[in-house]
Parts: sequence; C-alpha cells; structure tokens
Amino acid sequence: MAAAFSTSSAAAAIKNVTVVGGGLMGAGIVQVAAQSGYKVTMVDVSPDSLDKGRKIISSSLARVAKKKHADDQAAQKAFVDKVFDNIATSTDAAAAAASADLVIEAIVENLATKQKLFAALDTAAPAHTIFASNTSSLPIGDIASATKRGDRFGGLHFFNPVPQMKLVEIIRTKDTSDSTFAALTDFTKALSKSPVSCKDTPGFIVNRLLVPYMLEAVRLVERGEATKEDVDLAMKLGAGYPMGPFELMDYVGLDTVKFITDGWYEGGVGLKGEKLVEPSETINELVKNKALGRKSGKGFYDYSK
Ligand SMILES: C[C@H](O)CC(=O)SCCNC(=O)CCNC(=O)[C@H](O)C(C)(C)COP(=O)(O)OP(=O)(O)OC[C@H]1O[C@@H](n2cnc3c(N)ncnc32)[C@H](O)[C@@H]1OP(=O)(O)O
Ligand SMILES: NC(=O)c1ccc[n+]([C@@H]2O[C@H](COP(=O)([O-])OP(=O)(O)OC[C@H]3O[C@@H](n4cnc5c(N)ncnc54)[C@H](O)[C@@H]3O)[C@@H](O)[C@H]2O)c1
Repeated sequence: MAAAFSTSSAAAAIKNVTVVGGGLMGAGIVQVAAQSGYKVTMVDVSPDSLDKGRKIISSSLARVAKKKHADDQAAQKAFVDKVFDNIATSTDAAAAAASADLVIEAIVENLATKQKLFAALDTAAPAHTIFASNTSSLPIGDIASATKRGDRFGGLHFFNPVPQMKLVEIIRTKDTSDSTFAALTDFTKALSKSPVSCKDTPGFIVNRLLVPYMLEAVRLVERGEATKEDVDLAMKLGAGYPMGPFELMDYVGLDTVKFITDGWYEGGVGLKGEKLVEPSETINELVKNKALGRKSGKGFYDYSK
C-alpha cells in the first residue's frame, strides 16, 4: 500500500510506467519517460493507433537526436534506438497495468470513458501502483472515484508538445496521500520537468487562464473586430506568446478545446453557465466538420499543403 512506503522509496519504486492513450499527449509522455530511462508501455485501442503514436515519437525523437548529435548520423540512430528499446506497445490496458508502478492516462477528455478505464485498471493493477490522469479539465477526484485507490491517485498534467514544454501540473485531491504526491513530484523531476502543484479545481492553473483567453479570441473575431490572422500576430508580437490563440487552438486540437468548454459550461464546479466559458458556435461547426486542427490537417488554418 502507498501509505506504507516512505517518500523516497515511493519514488524509487517507479520503474515501469504504462501510458494509456498514444495520441498527441500520450505519445509525448511515453517519449520523455523512455528518454529518461523508464520502461514504458504505450497502450491504445488498435494497432493502427499505436502506429500513429510510434510515428509521433519517431519524428519528435529525430529532432532531439539531431540537436544532440548534429553531424553524427550513427549517434543519432543509436540514441533513437536506445529510447525505443525502453518502449513496448499493447492494446490490452489491463495486462499492461498489471506490471506497472505508475499508470498515466491520456485518452479522450470524457469523464465516463476515463472512469470506465480506471475501474478496469483498478482490479488489474497491483496495490502499490499509482494512477494519474493527464486530463485538461475534469476533476481528478471524479475520475479517481471509479477506483478504490484514491490515496494513490493524482493529476499529472503535461503540456503540448510534451518533449518541449517544461511544466507539469501535479494535482492532489483531498485523498491523494503525501507519498503519492512525493512520488509524482520526483517522477516529474526525473523527466527534467518543472512541477507546480494545484488543488483539484477546474482547469488547474494554466487552462483556467488559457481557455477563457482562447474563447475570447474567437468571440472577438466572431464580432468582426479583427481577423484571426491579426489576432495571432498581435498576441505574438504584442504579448510575446510563441503562438497566437488560433494557432494554439489548432495545436491543442479543437475537439479537446470543445470537450473542455462543454464540460465546464454544462457543470464544471463554479463555471456552470458562465459566459466566460460559453461554447463557441465557430468551434462546434469546425469540430462537426472534422476540422480538428493540425492533427486532422485543417482547423482554423489549413495544414494540408
Ligand atoms: C490544453 C492542454 O490541457 C494544455 C496545453 O498543452 S496548452 C498548450 C501549451 N503549449 C503551448 O502553449 C505551445 C506554444 N508554442 C510553443 O511553445 C512553440 O511554438 C513550439 C515549442 C510548439 C514550437 O516552437 P517554434 O520555435 O515555433 O518551432 P521550432 O523552431 O520548430 O521548435 C522550437 C524548439 O522546440 C523543439 N520542438 C518543437 N516541437 C517538438 C517536438 N514535438 N518534439 C521535440 N522537440 C520539439 C524544436 O526542436 C526546437 O528546439 P531548439 O530551439 O532547441 O532548436
Ligand atoms: N492536446 C493537448 O494539448 C492536451 C494537453 C494536455 C492534456 N491533454 C489531455 O490529454 C488527453 C489526451 O489528449 P490528446 O490531445 O492526446 O488526444 P488525442 O485524440 O490525440 O489522443 C487520444 C488517444 O487515446 C486513445 N484512446 C481513446 N480511448 C481509449 C481507451 N479507452 N483506451 C486506450 N486508448 C484510448 C485514442 O485512440 C487516441 O490515440 C485528454 O484528456 C486531453 O484533455 C491534451
């Protein structure tokens, strides 16, 4: 039981990591954990999805390898091979969780789907295994309520692109034990990321500020006050953001932005019915047309050329 091991042994006990969901975020988490020496199993629903995850990792690792070993192709290949040696893949989440010390979930942003997954993993994983969700917006306590290991459950919120973004928000619920929190903090540091901690509150720190900002950018354009191109340029050159809000929404995925907004507007604690997070017809229409942003080749902008 987590309560039985000390801070340092809890952290040291994490050797095998299972990441469920090998999309934009899951693949990134698999990559940075494998790069840091953990044995990682990437789980997704089908061999095709796992292939997509492997491709995300390959192209990201190629960039990292080029940076590490500029003119040495053999060293680049050796680096990439070494990281892939630490990565296994599976379509069987329960089997993967059975040998994991830490399970990180990065599947679709839907409470019932996440609860169903964790309920199944709870019976399959050993007692010591820590569970973490990478949810952008759902209460960690609600997800954890599907399990009997609330003390060994926390939020581990990474940012996109995972290999590049240094921040991880660590969320503790009222039940998360000190040793679980310490293990998640030490794991984050072992990935060379900088942790911040936050209570289990909608959007944690970053998304609570970022999502209303992105929605207001959409409303500004809907009101005809400026073009999306000018809004993006303005926020890059006038506020020093690396991407404008429309570029960033396309980067995050418009389906994810919609899941977050809908969830909060329909029932997020303290945000229900708030104008600040009112769903956007423009985003709804784009998602309906499968224009999900970069990952589908089109969103606010066209990436197909
Ligand atoms: C909604 C969720 O819950 C929460 C979120 O995730 S919100 C989204 C948070 N993310 C952001 O805000 C991202 C904002 N954008 C950025 O920071 C930058 O535009 C960016 C890092 C994505 C790309 O940077 P940019 O300078 O435009 O491109 P580029 O020159 O290709 O890359 C910059 C560096 O990042 C590296 N990089 C970018 N993407 C990478 C990836 N997927 N894998 C590895 N390295 C990557 C590049 O190799 C390069 O490294 P270098 O400077 O050491 O040579
Ligand atoms: N996109 C972002 O910028 C971002 C940033 C931080 C956190 N998040 C959160 O991370 C999670 C994943 O987001 P994403 O952008 O990687 O989504 P994505 O759509 O790119 O990937 C989700 C992956 O999960 C797989 N999946 C779905 N249900 C599954 C199941 N039951 N078992 C196994 N695999 C399953 C899908 O096949 C897909 O490959 C969401 O909770 C999202 O809110 C997203």
